[in-house]
Parts: sequence; structure tokens; C-alpha cells
Amino acid sequence: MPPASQGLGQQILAAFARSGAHGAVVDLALDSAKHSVEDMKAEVKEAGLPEADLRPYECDTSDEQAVKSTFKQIVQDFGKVDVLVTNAGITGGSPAEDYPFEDWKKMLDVNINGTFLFAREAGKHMIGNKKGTIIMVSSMSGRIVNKPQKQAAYNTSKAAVAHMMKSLASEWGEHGIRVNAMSPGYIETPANESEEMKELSKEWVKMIPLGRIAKPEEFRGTAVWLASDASSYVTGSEIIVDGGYTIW
Ligand SMILES: NC(=O)c1ccc[n+]([C@@H]2O[C@H](COP(=O)([O-])OP(=O)(O)OC[C@H]3O[C@@H](n4cnc5c(N)ncnc54)[C@H](O)[C@@H]3O)[C@@H](O)[C@H]2O)c1
Ligand SMILES: OC[C@@H](O)C(O)[C@H](O)CO
Repeated sequence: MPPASQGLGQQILAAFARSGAHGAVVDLALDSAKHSVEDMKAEVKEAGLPEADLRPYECDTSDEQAVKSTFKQIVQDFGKVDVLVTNAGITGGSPAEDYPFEDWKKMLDVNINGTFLFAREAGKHMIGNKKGTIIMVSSMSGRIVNKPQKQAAYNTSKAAVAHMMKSLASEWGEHGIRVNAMSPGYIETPANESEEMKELSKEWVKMIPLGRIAKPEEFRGTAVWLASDASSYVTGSEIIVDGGYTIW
């Protein structure tokens, strides 16, 4: 059940759907979630796989009441939630000395608070079921400082997500809940499509040992592995999928 419908989120849920899972697509915009559901259903059908029950939901993941009611609705619709992927996130930045406090708060609100709010609802539900898996989408930016773009708020938010993951893994392991993070490097998603990002990416690739930006589908395998029993003894781990960027 990955919040956020385009980019990485769509790839993750499509991979889950191909593996036989049902799921909720949660996004700020219902239209975008609906399109995503249609695309995923079409992919599953084209592959000749059994139809997946995929449903769109509109929710601002940084709004506590909205998260509570959306999660409640999802549990009502599906009966239970076994897997949560906290993927919704925003990016951006400018030099820290002039960075508006409103932008700083917004970045932390969506990337940190939104992650916590959905994880808290899922954690409560999974504690009741004595089982569950949570995958938090962090970023290599929580480990390194991106170059050359200045994005202190984003980097800070993703470091917080990775440490939140460890903290929740320590609290919920006794309930049979695994909490891990997937930390991507640069990906070809709408978040990196602007002319400015394309220009920056010429600098980024020079620092990526594999010499290229990732395709969004290259995260499918890691997400399915973390969600499945194949990783049954893995919790509190951050899996970095960055083409080698963080080697340096
Ligand atoms: N693209 C990259 O290079 C990259 C690298 C590392 C980590 N990430 C992380 O991966 C995740 C997905 O990024 P992406 O590249 O697919 O970005 P994207 O912009 O393509 O998708 C992000 C999605 O999050 C949704 N969203 C934003 N704020 C929301 C909110 N308050 N409530 C609900 N939904 C909200 C957007 O509507 C959008 O569908 C993010 O957490 C991002 O930080 C991306
Ligand atoms: O600077 C843009 C970020 O989204 C970045 O692509 C990502 O977090 C990789 O570090």
C-alpha cells in the first residue's frame, strides 16, 4: 500500500500487484491516484496475471485527521493492511541562508510528519494483527549531501526518516512488525524532470559509479524483497540503491 501514485510509488505497487497483492494508492490528487490504478491494472492484465484489487484514495499524508480517516477506510475496504510503503515526498531547495522558513516547515511536514502519521496508523493496526512490514522511502540524501544543488531541508528530512525507521523497528519488532528503509539515489521520475534538474543531472552522473540515473522500475525488486518473507530476518535496515553514489 504505497502512498503516492506516480514515479517510484507506482512502480512499487505495480510490482506488488504482479506478485499477487492487492493495494491502496494514496495521493494528494485523486485523479492522479486513479490514473495510476488504471495503468497498474493494465500492466497486470497485459502480463496475463490474476487481476489485482487496486483502489485510489485522496489524502494529504501530512494531515493527521486525513491520514486517520483514510487509513480507517482502507482497512474497511481491504479487511487488513500487511504492508505499508511510505513513499509520498517532496523535494527542492535553495541556499540555506535564504531558505524561507515556510518551505523548511513544509518539507519536514510532508517528508517526516507524513511518514510518521501513516506509520503510526499502520503500526497500531499491525500490532493488533501481530504481523506487518513497513518500508520507508528515504534517500541517499539522508546519508550524503547532494552536489551541487543546495537542499538542506530535504537532506535533513531524509536523514530523519532513516532514523525514524530504526526507532520504530526497535519498538515494533516484538509485535512481529519489520520496519526497513529503501534509500534511492537519483531516479528518472517526474521529481527530476524539470530543465534545471536535467542540467544538474550532467553533474550527478559524473559521481555515479554506474554512470547513469536509475530507471524507476529498478526499485521494484528491492521493494518486493523487503515486503516479502524473503527478508523475514531483516528489520531496522536501510537498503541503499544508488548506483554506487555513496561509495565516495
Ligand atoms: N526521484 C529521485 O531521484 C528520488 C531519489 C531518492 C528518494 N526519492 C524519494 O522517493 C519518493 C518518491 O519520489 P518520486 O521521485 O517518485 O517523486 P514524484 O514527485 O514523482 O512523486 C511523489 C508523489 O508524492 C505525492 N505527494 C507529495 N506530497 C504529498 C502529500 N502531502 N500527501 C500525499 N501525497 C503526496 C505526489 O503527489 C506524487 O504523486 C519520495 O519520498 C522521494 O523523496 C526520490
Ligand atoms: O535533489 C533531488 C532529490 O530528489 C534527489 O534526486 C534524491 O533525493 C537523490 O539524492
